[in-house]
Amino acid sequence: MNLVIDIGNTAAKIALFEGSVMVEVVYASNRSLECLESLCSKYQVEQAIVATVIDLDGELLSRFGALRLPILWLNSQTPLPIVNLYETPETLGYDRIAAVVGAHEQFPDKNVLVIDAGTCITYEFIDSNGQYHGGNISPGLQMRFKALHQFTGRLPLLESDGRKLPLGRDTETAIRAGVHKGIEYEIAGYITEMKHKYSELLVFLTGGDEFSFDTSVKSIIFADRFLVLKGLNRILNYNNGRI
Ligand SMILES: Nc1ncnc2c1ncn2[C@@H]1O[C@H](COP(=O)(O)OP(=O)(O)OP(=O)(O)O)[C@@H](O)[C@H]1O
Ligand SMILES: CC(C)(CO)[C@@H](O)C(=O)NCCC(=O)O
Ligand SMILES: [K+]
Repeated sequence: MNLVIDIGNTAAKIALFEGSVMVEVVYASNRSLECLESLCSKYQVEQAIVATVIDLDGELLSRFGALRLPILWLNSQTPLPIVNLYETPETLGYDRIAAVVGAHEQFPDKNVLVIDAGTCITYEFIDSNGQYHGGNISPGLQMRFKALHQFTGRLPLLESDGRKLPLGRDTETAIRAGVHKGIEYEIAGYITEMKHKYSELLVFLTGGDEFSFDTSVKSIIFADRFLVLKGLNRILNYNNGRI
């Protein structure tokens, strides 16, 4: 079995795969990965891949060592089943390239826009020849709420859930609608622009945050919460025998 770990800025996701089938997924703290050892004793793990976008402390690193598993630490040197055209592959987030690999595995001969709504929202483009062109990074849902509060004197920190109006009628609804509509228009804008350039465009939406869209946008979106984990598993299998 493959142990697949995606350590993000908000949470870590740990999954087990048999071949290309995900058999379990657990959310954990990105600092302590508390369930690491128990998952490894529950399953017969043969190899692992770890992708992190944060620095890990020595204690966590030694816990990985104690697992006594071959571990592929995803980095810019790792062979990938796609062509990476990013000008600075050494600074590219591993979750971003993994999401692209996950989407390309499912639709290898399509142009795909991959949207990952986590701590940040990322927009990635891979073409039907398997060439990853790059993409954009913008603030995520929680980050937008926090930024409005932190950088002003009068704006409260709001929850994403709550009263929703198309146009705010008080501070609370104004902030909530501003954040939600901002993200929805942003996503719809990317889709419209990219569809203009590539008429046969598929759109993948992944990450923990879900949004509501009008039906025309909704009809072309594939939602797959675990695209990053699936992409990491694909990268691990692609490198089978090399670790
Ligand atoms: N089973 C779950 N356990 C914990 N959080 C969950 C679960 N399902 C959904 N979530 C939601 O998903 C969010 C995490 O989303 P996701 O894993 O895509 O990105 P993130 O961890 O916020 O970002 P990053 O990967 O950049 O750290 C959490 O904020 C939480 O609201
Ligand atoms: C953009 C995030 C924070 C998204 O998780 C991550 O992919 C990251 O830290 N990226 C590094 C910068 C880059 O991708 O070019
Ligand atoms: K993410």
